[in-house]
Amino acid sequence: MALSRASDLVYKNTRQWRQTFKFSPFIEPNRVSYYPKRARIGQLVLQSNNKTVDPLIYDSRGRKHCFKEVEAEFMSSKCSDDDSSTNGQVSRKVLVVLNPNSGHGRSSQIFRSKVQPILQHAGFEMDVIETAEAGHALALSYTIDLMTCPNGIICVGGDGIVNEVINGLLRRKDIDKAISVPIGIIPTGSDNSLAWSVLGIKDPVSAANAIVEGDVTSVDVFAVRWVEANLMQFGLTAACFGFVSDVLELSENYRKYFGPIRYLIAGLIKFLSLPRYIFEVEYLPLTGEKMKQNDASVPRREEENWVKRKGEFIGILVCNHACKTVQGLNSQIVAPRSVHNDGSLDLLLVHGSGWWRLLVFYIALQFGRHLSLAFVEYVKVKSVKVTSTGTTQKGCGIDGELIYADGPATCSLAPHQLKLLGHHHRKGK
Ligand SMILES: Nc1ncnc2c1ncn2[C@@H]1O[C@H](COP(=O)(O)OP(=O)(O)OP(=O)(O)O)[C@@H](O)[C@H]1O
Repeated sequence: MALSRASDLVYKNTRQWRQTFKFSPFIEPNRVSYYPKRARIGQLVLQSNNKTVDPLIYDSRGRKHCFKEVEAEFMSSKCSDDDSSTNGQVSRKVLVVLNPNSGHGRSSQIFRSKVQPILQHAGFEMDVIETAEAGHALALSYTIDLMTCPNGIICVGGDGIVNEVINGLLRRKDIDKAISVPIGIIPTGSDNSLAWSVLGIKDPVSAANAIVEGDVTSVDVFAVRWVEANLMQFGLTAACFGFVSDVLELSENYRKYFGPIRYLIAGLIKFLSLPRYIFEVEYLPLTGEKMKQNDASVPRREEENWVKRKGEFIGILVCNHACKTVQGLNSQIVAPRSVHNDGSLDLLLVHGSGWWRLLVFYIALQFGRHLSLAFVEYVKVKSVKVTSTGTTQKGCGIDGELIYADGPATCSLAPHQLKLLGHHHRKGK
C-alpha cells in the first residue's frame, strides 16, 4: 500500500474519528478512483461522523477531491489506532518553545490562558520552555532528544522563533528524524507571515485548533550561504536585501517601546533618509519543470542561464511563499505567484532608488498592483546570488532576522522540506 499515516485524531467522548494519510498518487494511481492531474504528494483524510464515512483527498495545493473507494486496509489501521488510545483520546507529546519577548510581550499570558487549555483538552503532553535570550530556541531544537517530542515542536512567538527552531533542526546529525518532527506555530509575534500566508491563520486560538486537528502541510526550505564567511542560514519565508533589511535593523531599537508598530516607525525614518543601495544580482530562472527537491545545491555552471543585473535597487526580496503580512492590508501580498511547496523561489527586484519610487512601490503593494510597475522585476528562480557593491549596508534579513556577513550571498532551496502543523489555506477560502 502506498500510504503512510501522517497523523490521527480521536475526539474525546465521541465516536467521531479522523485519520490523515500521506499519499503519492503516482505510485499506485489505479487505487485512486479520481485524482487530480497536478497532485504530487497530498493527504487522504478519512473522517466519520458516527455513521457516515466521508473520505476526501487534499492535493498538494490544498484543494479537496472526492475519493470513492475506501480501502479496507484504512479501516483496519483505524481500528488498531483506536486500541492504542486511552479513554478515546490519543496522547501526543510536543515541545512548546515560547518567546516571552515576542509581539507585545504577552505571548506567555496568551499561551497559558487561551492555547494551553485547548491543547490539554485534546490530550497533548507538553513540555513548555520559555526562551531566556536570542539563540536559546536554536540551541534547544539542536540538542533536544527528539523522542521527547515526536508529535511536534510548537513555536509561540513570531517568525523569528520559528526560524531559530528550524535552524537548530536542520543542523542536526539525525536530520532525517529531525525533519519528520512537525512544527506548530502559535502566532503571538509582531508579524507572523508564515502562519498567515501558508496556513491562513493569524490568531492563537485558530492556530491551536489547527494543531489539534493534526493535519500537516509541507513547506520548502531555503538556505542562504556566504561562502567567504563560511556561514549558512535556513529560512521559510523570505530573504531580503536593501531597504527592508535596513528597516529591520532600525526597528530593533524601537522593539521595547513600540512593539509591532516598530516596523512602521523604522520604515518612516528610513524612508526620510533613504540611502542608495547598489548591488550585483545574478539569478538562475526556473525553466520548465519544477525543480527537484534534491537539486538544492545548484551547481553554478557557466552553460546555465544565469541572468545578471547590476546597479541601484531599492530592495531585493527572495520569497518562499506569498509573504502576506499581518500588519498590511489584506490585499498586500508581496509574492502573489509564490507557492510554499513548489520547489522554486520567487525573486522580486525593485530597481532604482529615491523616495518617490519607494512610495509608489509601497502604495501599489498595498493594493496588489506592484508587479505591474515598470521598475519591478518578478521572476521564479532556482537560485539567486546577491553581492553588495555599495557601502550603505551589508545586512540580509531572513524571516525577519538580520544576518551580517561579508561577501556574496547565495540563496537557493535546501534539500529538505519541513512539515507545519495545520492545513494549507486555499486561495479564496
Ligand atoms: N527571551 C528572549 N529575549 C530576547 N530575545 C529573544 C528571546 N527569545 C527569542 N528572542 C529573539 O527575539 C527575536 C524576535 O522573535 P519573534 O520573531 O518570536 O518575535 P517578534 O519579533 O515579535 O515577531 P516577528 O519576528 O514575527 O516580527 C528573534 O530574533 C529571537 O531570536
